[in-house]
Amino acid sequence: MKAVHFGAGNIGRGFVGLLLHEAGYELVFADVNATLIDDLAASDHYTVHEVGAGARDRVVDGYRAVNSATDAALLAAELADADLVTTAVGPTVLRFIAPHLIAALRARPADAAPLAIMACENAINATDLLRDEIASLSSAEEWPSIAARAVFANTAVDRIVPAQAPDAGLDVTVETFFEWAIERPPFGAVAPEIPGAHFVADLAPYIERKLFTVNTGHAATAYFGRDAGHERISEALADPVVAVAVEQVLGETSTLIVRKHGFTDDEQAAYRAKILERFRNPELPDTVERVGRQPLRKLGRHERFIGPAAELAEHGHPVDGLLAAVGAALRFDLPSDPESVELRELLRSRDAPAFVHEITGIPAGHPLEQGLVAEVTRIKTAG
Ligand SMILES: NC(=O)c1ccc[n+]([C@@H]2O[C@H](COP(=O)([O-])OP(=O)(O)OC[C@H]3O[C@@H](n4cnc5c(N)ncnc54)[C@H](O)[C@@H]3O)[C@@H](O)[C@H]2O)c1
Ligand SMILES: O=P(O)(O)OC[C@@H](O)[C@@H](O)[C@H](O)[C@H](O)CO
Repeated sequence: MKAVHFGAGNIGRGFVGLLLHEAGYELVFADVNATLIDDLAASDHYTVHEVGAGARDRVVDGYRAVNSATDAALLAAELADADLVTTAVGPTVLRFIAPHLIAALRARPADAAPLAIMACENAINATDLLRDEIASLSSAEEWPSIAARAVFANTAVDRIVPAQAPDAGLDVTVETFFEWAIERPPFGAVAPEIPGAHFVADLAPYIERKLFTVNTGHAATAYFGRDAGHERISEALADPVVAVAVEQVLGETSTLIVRKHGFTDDEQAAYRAKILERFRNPELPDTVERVGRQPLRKLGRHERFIGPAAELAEHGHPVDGLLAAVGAALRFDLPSDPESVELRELLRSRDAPAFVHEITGIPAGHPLEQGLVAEVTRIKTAG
């Protein structure tokens, strides 16, 4: 079995690539970072260093590497006999992967086994987003024959992989914890064999619990933490003021997760405790800058703050903690992050309601609108 994985970055090398390698896949990394691809092509292995209780090193070897920006022919050849394609490039990059995949699917013989495609991104139904990008490159007449040559399965991936030290080379430092949930129904009777992953009948509870607990809590820690002058996630959570604010946020999203997906209060409390323990891991050099980067994406309608807050507000539940986290996100000022720079410009150039409608997707009259407008107004008034 052969897998082509797009995005040889932190989660690509430290999680998806590792699990595919351990599952026995012939592994090909595709990335647009020329230095990274040259280094991978020139090496015969890298090591994934786990940190925390029960940590061990794992070696990944026997892979190949393709520069997908400059070597379309080699990429097409690697995709031609692949069984599986995965991505870990960021949700906003999926549209750049789509042209490669439609070319591969057009070239794939109609009687070949379908190509399994799974986007491993922090977004609700990221594989559906990728499928829609591929479909947008096809006509309505052509699409059924293209779609028949692929199986699109959504996934939820969870492992904290921090930014790596400049001298780490290809090695990746990761936490010991990981979870990879994949929806089974698209595969019918024959799902890929990936022992580190688990296949589930309905992904919604897994992806919403993950995004609205792990990522909401993580982002809240990053934004409150940066506000309080902390550099690392573990330091931020050691600050009682930050910890209380994060607990309030997670209390609110837990109400939604329990109410909507049928987890018990005890199950959700245990899940929360576990993720806070993961964030506190002092051996994990994770920073508020990495976790907070791309604030505009994180303030999107179906993302980690607005997604749960909108649903809670629609049912009359309190969202004060989430609104405070949005306020902290609006103060995220990181000149090296283009989205943070754009955020500052949007705050300057839009009035508060226009900003809320455009960036969060919350329309006029929605029960969350006034709370968001108040947060934006507070930031604009403070200058
Ligand atoms: N790091 C984590 O803790 C973590 C955990 C779970 C999920 N994720 C998700 O995984 C995805 C990747 O995150 P990451 O931390 O590995 O980021 P990263 O920046 O380390 O890696 C992304 C990689 O994608 C590559 N890339 C960018 N554009 C590309 C393109 N057009 N074609 C091919 N490759 C391209 C980049 O060069 C980079 O190597 C994101 O969606 C993130 O939300 C990250
Ligand atoms: O990758 P992002 O930018 O969507 O979110 C930042 C972190 O919260 C995220 O990368 C977590 O480390 C990860 O989702 C843990 O599984």
